Amino acid sequence: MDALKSLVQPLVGGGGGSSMIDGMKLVVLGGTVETARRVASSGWSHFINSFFLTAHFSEEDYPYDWLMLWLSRRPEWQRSREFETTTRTSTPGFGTRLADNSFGDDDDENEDIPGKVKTRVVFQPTANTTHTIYYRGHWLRVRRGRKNDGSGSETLSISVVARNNSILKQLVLQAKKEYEAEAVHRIQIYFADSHGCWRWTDSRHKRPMSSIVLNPGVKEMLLSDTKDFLKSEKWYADRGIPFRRGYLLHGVPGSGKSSLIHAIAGELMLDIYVVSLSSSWISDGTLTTLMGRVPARCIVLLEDLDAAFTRSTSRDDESTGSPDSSKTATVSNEPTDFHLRSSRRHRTEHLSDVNTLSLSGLLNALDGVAASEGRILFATTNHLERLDPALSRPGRMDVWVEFRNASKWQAELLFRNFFPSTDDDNVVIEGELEGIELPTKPPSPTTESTSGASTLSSMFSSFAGQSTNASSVSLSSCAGTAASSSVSTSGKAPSTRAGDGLKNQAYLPPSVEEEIAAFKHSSPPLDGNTLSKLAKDFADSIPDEEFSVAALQGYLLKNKSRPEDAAHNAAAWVVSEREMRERLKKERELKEKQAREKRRKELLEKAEEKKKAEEEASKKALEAEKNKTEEKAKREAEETAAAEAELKQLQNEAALDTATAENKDSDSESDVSSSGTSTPAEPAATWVKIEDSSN
Ligand SMILES: Nc1ncnc2c1ncn2[C@@H]1O[C@H](COP(=O)(O)OP(=O)(O)OP(=O)(O)O)[C@@H](O)[C@H]1O
Repeated sequence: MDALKSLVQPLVGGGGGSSMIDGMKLVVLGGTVETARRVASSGWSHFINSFFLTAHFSEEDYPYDWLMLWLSRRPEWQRSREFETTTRTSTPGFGTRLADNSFGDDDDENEDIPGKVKTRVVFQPTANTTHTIYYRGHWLRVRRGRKNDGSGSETLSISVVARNNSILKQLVLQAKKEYEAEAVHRIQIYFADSHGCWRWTDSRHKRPMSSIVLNPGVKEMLLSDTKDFLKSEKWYADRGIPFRRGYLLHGVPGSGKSSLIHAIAGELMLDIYVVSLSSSWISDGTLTTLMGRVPARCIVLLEDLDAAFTRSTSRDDESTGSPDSSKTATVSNEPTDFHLRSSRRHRTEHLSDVNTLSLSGLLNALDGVAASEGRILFATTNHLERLDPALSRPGRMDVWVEFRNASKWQAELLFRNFFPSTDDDNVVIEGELEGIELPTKPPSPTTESTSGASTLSSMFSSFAGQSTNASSVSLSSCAGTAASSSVSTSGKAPSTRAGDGLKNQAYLPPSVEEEIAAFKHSSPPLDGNTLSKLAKDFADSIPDEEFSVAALQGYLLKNKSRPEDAAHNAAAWVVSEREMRERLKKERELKEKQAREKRRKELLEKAEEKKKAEEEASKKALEAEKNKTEEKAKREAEETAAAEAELKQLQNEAALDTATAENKDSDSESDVSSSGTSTPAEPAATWVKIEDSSN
């Protein structure tokens, strides 16, 4: 303490100085320290800037995802003392890949429940903290931050002391490699958002091409065409052709358009960028921005192409996207090998006014100067007839493929793919009622009659708890009936419970009911011949091109564990589906009729009201006119009366004047007569002519 005093003493002066001087000395001291701190800080920044190489990675770009995955696996990152937690899967890494620094309730006894979604919590260092990570002989300074441009999107800055940026390149490449190794079995799906940005939405398992059932050659053609395109960049460049290719998949709903795109993306290891053209926010500008922002190699999927064409204010009549029949015929003559025209009838449904995308905007976005190259464009539509021919020209949609309802051939193949065969490797049978031996005989009357008591008994035993004793063993052994043989006590959870119940109960449980026994999630594998026969029976019952593959798939799913039933009941299913369709059609027609009738009535009422209003208005107008005329006539009559009165008055005055003059004359006559001259009298007033203007 004394030592400190002796140090400060000379600075603040001895005890004899005035307090003002002491204060000033303190200010100078503080200022010096602060200046020194600032100089040191700016010197450090200068040092960093001149010796450190810094790379910035934005959340919107791929390397950010690669590096976040890489970082999540670094112990230094995981050991961060300032962190935040998240359960959101906002980037492709989270949820599927950032397992290394995530945690959950791993001891959860319900963990084995199939389909249970496990919520994982991910630790990640807070934004604006700097971490030092050692990588290949270099110390990296890593900092997570946010952009100041108002978007709030995250950035990652990595600084390193190095002569050149090769270490950063190595880092990015390694992160990419690790990321892709993880992604090899999955495809990433990005959706367009209203700000014109792509947002990662989902990561899906690849779909095997073999699971898509299409007419022979279609899948193979599309796959080889896309593959060929991807390796032809130079070919396109040499010929000055824009390096883009478009595929239009059109046809009935549920025929496999989306599934095929998914499978192709998996085969080509490309991510899918989806734009729904019916989104309310879509506009020419947003679409152009989006198209300019897709990466070089990817699949862009424009869903429901026909839905883009709405009667929005920005579009003229000619660009409604609904070509007339003559235009459609022209399109059908396009020389595309796979272009098969749809003969579907033209529907006159009205499209809704939801967005302001124009046809020219869409065309520009697809192949305008701002459109990116190298991408594969897939567009799907259920209403080919609604598309404008401009969309179909080669260069925009080079290959057209029509998807129809399932043929018999497809139905058979679908059946064969659906059920496991003993010829297949790795047949997995899921969801058996494990441990329960299913009854071979129908339940005995005794068992049935006791089923109520047995249930009660079972409830009682579970309520009263378990008490195993010798009598329970003798009970189960003495009940040598079909019912007792229906339950095996050697199985897992369900059977153990049944067995425990059995030990304490006086009554045996009923045998498993047939319906319950039949409820399985998969069927045992069928031998090749049986499967072929059943598949043929199934296909025989399915009419050609009447049902979509999705509908057949739905039927097979209902019979997932019963291939025989699936095959033999298919004809009945077809009948019931037809009946249902017919019923739905009738209901729809009835509804439409009612709606039309309602509309007709509304229109009639409106017309009636309008007519009434018009009559009322004309009546009012007539009355107003009449009033006006009457008023005018009245006014004119008043004016006439006033004029007449005035005239009368003038006449009177004139008469008066004449009389006065005569008097004077007579006076002067006497004078004149005395002189011998005479002067005639002047008229006293002018006559006013009044016309009736109403005539
Ligand atoms: N050809 C097919 N091969 C295999 N599965 C199919 C096929 N067609 C449809 N499916 C199945 O039917 C369901 C719907 O298929 P998908 O979404 O691909 O049809 P879509 O033609 O894109 O329908 P939409 O036009 O309504 O979007 C999926 O579960 C898919 O597995």
